[in-house]
Amino acid sequence: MFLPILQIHSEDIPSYALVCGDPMRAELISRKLEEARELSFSREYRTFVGRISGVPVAVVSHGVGSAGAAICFEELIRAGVTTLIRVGTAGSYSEENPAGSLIVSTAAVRTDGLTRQLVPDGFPAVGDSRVVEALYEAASEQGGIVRKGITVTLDVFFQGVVDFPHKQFKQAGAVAVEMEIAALYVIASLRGVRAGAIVALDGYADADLAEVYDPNTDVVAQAVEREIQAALQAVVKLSILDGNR
Ligand SMILES: O=P(O)(O)O[C@H]1O[C@H](CO)[C@@H](O)[C@H]1O
Ligand SMILES: O=c1cc[nH]c(=O)[nH]1
Repeated sequence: MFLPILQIHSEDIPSYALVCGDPMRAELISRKLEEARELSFSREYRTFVGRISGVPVAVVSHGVGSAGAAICFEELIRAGVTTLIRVGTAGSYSEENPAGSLIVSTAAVRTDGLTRQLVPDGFPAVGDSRVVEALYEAASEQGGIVRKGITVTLDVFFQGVVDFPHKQFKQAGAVAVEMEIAALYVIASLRGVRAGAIVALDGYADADLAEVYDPNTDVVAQAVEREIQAALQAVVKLSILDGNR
């Protein structure tokens, strides 16, 4: 089957896939793979395949925002992917988790527009427990601050005249905000596949975005490196649990 938006053939796509917003990060991840090759680069969607410790894996960028990312997730699932892991960045809600920390998302608050058009209000966006545990275990082996927690998925990056909802979600226990995990978790549930997500914190969602937001620091680059290693090792762990090796 040919997937028209990603511009890939399903026959080339393995059952495990790492997804990330940035096409450059997809390329960075692909450099860690054995026998890596680029299959396509169409719009924001850049697709690589290769192996990690012998396990076939795809690496695909989905761009910024749930609407475009949803197309990527849907086409990958149509291509036969059954495990999706997002390797992203997010803004922190707490000084306990400064820039450079890693968060494994157990569930996502659906403050996006996309999932409202897919499932009714009240339907949860939840990560698969096996994927979440594999990510947490693998991330903990990398060192640094690693937490599990609820993340918020929002469509807005720079604030308009409507207040950000960060204060309430923080009080309710959420730890970070990004822009695609809810879409990933809802689509995985709708299509009967499993998904998890790990994010590197690149600053404080409220304060830094208004003033000094800089995701291009060494501390963030090192955290992205650790989350990439964690996601790849999670694939290896899952493939053993799945009986593929
Ligand atoms: O670093 P990525 O994976 O793109 O994730 C985060 O960064 C982008 C915003 O800068 C959004 O896509 C958000 O979810
Ligand atoms: O969506 C995002 C991504 C990174 N950092 C943020 O503050 N928000």
